Amino acid sequence: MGLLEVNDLRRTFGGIVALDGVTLDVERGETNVIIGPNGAGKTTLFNCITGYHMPDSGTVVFDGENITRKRDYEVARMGVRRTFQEVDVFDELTVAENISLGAFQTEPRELMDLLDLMDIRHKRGESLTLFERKRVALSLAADGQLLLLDEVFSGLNPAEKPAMIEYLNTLAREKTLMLIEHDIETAFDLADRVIVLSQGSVLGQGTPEAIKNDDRIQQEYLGEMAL
Ligand SMILES: Nc1ncnc2c1ncn2[C@@H]1O[C@H](COP(=O)(O)OP(=O)(O)OP(=O)(O)O)[C@@H](O)[C@H]1O
Repeated sequence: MGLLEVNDLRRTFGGIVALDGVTLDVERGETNVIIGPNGAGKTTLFNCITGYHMPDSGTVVFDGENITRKRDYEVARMGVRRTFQEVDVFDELTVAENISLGAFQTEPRELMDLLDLMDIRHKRGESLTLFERKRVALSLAADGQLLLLDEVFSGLNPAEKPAMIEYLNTLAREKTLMLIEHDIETAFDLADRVIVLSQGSVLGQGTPEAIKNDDRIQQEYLGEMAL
């Protein structure tokens, strides 16, 4: 059984169908990267897995337990953590305080070590660079087992991107990752499996090779990106 199993998930907003029967699975230890055009439903999928939105129908099973109707804080406590595009760090608290407040399964020091935060542990949230804020958010996510990471590279400069890839590789050795990534090359580099979402549906889930060689996905989505 996969660590995460999403079955026939549907979520509407008024007349808009954001998720239209999404079924996918994530194996323990894998990195899955979600790609898809704007409005495909990527963030809504994260929201429905993590209890920020309730789906209209369908199920989400994490580690054998049905979490579909659980609230965000319950899902987080069970070990499903996420980061947001808009990085969430308390400005008035130091790095160490932010981490002590948010971590309840792992020693804060261990989380800070993972993301090289010990040297800046006394810096307050308000004076952190974006890259540092992202590392604080990632270290808090690393307190869980399944990490849902939304556009971790956005806003980083070219020198910071390889460092972020290193951090993700470190996390991937111990955790199960799901990433939303707009840059297709980066997505294919990082992924054990790629999930292609389009108009609320899964066009395919498979290894980067399998996705690149899928004629339907080529035609409907990847074609114009000239892979
Ligand atoms: N809270 C909301 N209220 C109304 N419509 C919403 C809401 N959240 C998402 N939607 C709609 O659901 C659809 C899917 O949106 P979603 O943000 O999940 O897509 P996405 O793939 O994450 O897009 P992007 O790549 O632009 O972030 C879109 O049509 C969006 O306008």
